[in-house]
Amino acid sequence: MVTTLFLRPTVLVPATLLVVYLAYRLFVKLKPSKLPNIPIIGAKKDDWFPVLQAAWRNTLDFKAALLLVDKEHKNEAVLLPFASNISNMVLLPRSDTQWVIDQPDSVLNLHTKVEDDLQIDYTVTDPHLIHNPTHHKLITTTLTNQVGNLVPDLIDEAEWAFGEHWGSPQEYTDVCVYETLRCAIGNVTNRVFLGKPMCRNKDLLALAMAFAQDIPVGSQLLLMVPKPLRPLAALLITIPNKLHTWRYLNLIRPLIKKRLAEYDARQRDPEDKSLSPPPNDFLQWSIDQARTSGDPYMYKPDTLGGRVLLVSFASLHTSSFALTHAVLDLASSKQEYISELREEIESVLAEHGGQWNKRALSKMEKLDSTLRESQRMNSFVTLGLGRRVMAKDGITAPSGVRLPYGMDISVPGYTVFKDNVLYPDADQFQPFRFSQQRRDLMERSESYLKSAGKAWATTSNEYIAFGHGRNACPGRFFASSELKLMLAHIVMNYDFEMQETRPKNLWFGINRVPPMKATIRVKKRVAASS
Ligand code: HEM
Repeated sequence: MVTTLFLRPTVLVPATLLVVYLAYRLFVKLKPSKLPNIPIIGAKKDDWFPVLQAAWRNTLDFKAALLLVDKEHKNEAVLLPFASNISNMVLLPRSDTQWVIDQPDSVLNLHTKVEDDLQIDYTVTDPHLIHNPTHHKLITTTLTNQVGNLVPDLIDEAEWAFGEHWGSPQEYTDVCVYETLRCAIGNVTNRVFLGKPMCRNKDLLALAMAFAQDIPVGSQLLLMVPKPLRPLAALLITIPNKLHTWRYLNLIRPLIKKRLAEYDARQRDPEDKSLSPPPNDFLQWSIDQARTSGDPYMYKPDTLGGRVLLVSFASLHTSSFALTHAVLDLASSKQEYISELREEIESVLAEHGGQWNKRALSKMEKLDSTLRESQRMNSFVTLGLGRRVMAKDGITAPSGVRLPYGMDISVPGYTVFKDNVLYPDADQFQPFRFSQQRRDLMERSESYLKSAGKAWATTSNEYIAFGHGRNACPGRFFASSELKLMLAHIVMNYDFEMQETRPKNLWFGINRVPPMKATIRVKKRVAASS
């Protein structure tokens, strides 16, 4: 009976694959001699396969693994195996953080690791876009410099988006925080990426979000397949990626072709009054960049569209998570915090003639501090500064561990954010923790630069929610302005029914995400002034 059951193809095929996979992981991929001789987190004394069993335990409860490291191995490097990186992952002590960011790419490399972790060559339809990431330059230069000029568009879109997704309820009404905010983020972010009306196209937003999920899901599955079989497995596993990319490109191709034609017409005759001025958005900057490069690949509509899709991948989930966390934190904090935020927003706006602009935003330090504190409490960066060792002969970290070529390293994120010495009462959400520190610094006549070190977008060894060093998130200055404007809009236009407890975050392996089904009760604020 049991034998017959095992001979059924539906059982036999997955069972054989599992055995092959385990054998591969154990005998081919796990080369114990390669691993440094350091503690294996999650392994137990009598384990037959300590690394594999540790990976299993750590994946089931990654938070416990991180807390254990913090308690028992704070000052030493450890092996931290987990599902998608069983044999290759050294967690360095936090004292090595500065050393990590100081290393050149030829020694510790972020991109090699990310491209492998995300299996870019399979999960992104045109991997060349990643190997030649010209969009990074646009994010760090044009997008960041244009934030001030984009403020009116961001405000306008936030007003439209909340009208659409939260409406104007007169009585307290349930809203699913993540679901509604990810739609609003999709609208507001795409206003800057593709302009109006495309930013309100529901299909486009759904496809961009779906693609952003396809990459991590597809890569996790592919990483479980032995390398030689991946090209074959990818044909099946990445069908959703291809489908969503194809549909996304179909949707925006007409817009891109129109923009290219207008660009060329303007170049031919800059005086032509019949042409409208060029839009100020990411697509347009990409067209300028591509045409200036003179490289036909760069200005192919699908290259341009593919870049916007990739930037959406980097921005939509991260921003939706951050805003969801902030709203959940505020709604389960104290009414007086919300009142203080409103007072700050009203008084700064009054100083600026009632106009939202970049200077006004930068003066709203409590608003900025609320987002920084919320990310401290909830950042998805549980492990930070992931890099791959590229030094051919390996390298020794200051903590003493010898890291061979090809090894992956990280530094602690979660436990640093939760450190009571760095952040007193670290388990408490204190929205004005950082604005108070800024004020204290200014009162002690410290330089403005030092006080700005506590601004949300400023990274440090103790604050790596956006990474740190030269590879830190290039979109963080835009993200911080966008999310501040959106949070301000929420606070000024809606009342929350305060919640007793903050719904708990979820852990999926190493990933910490907001509770996506959590709801709060909101109603339209009477006499809102923004
Ligand atoms: C609150 C929102 C955001 C958070 C928390 C966030 C966080 C991060 C983190 C932790 C990294 C990895 C850095 C490292 O490993 O050292 C990263 C990379 C990146 N982020 Fe963001 N990000 C956010 C928004 C954005 C936005 C809005 C954009 C684009 C407009 C963006 C574009 C990127 C890109 C392109 C990278 C890859 C950089 C590289 O490969 O060198 N991010 N982000």
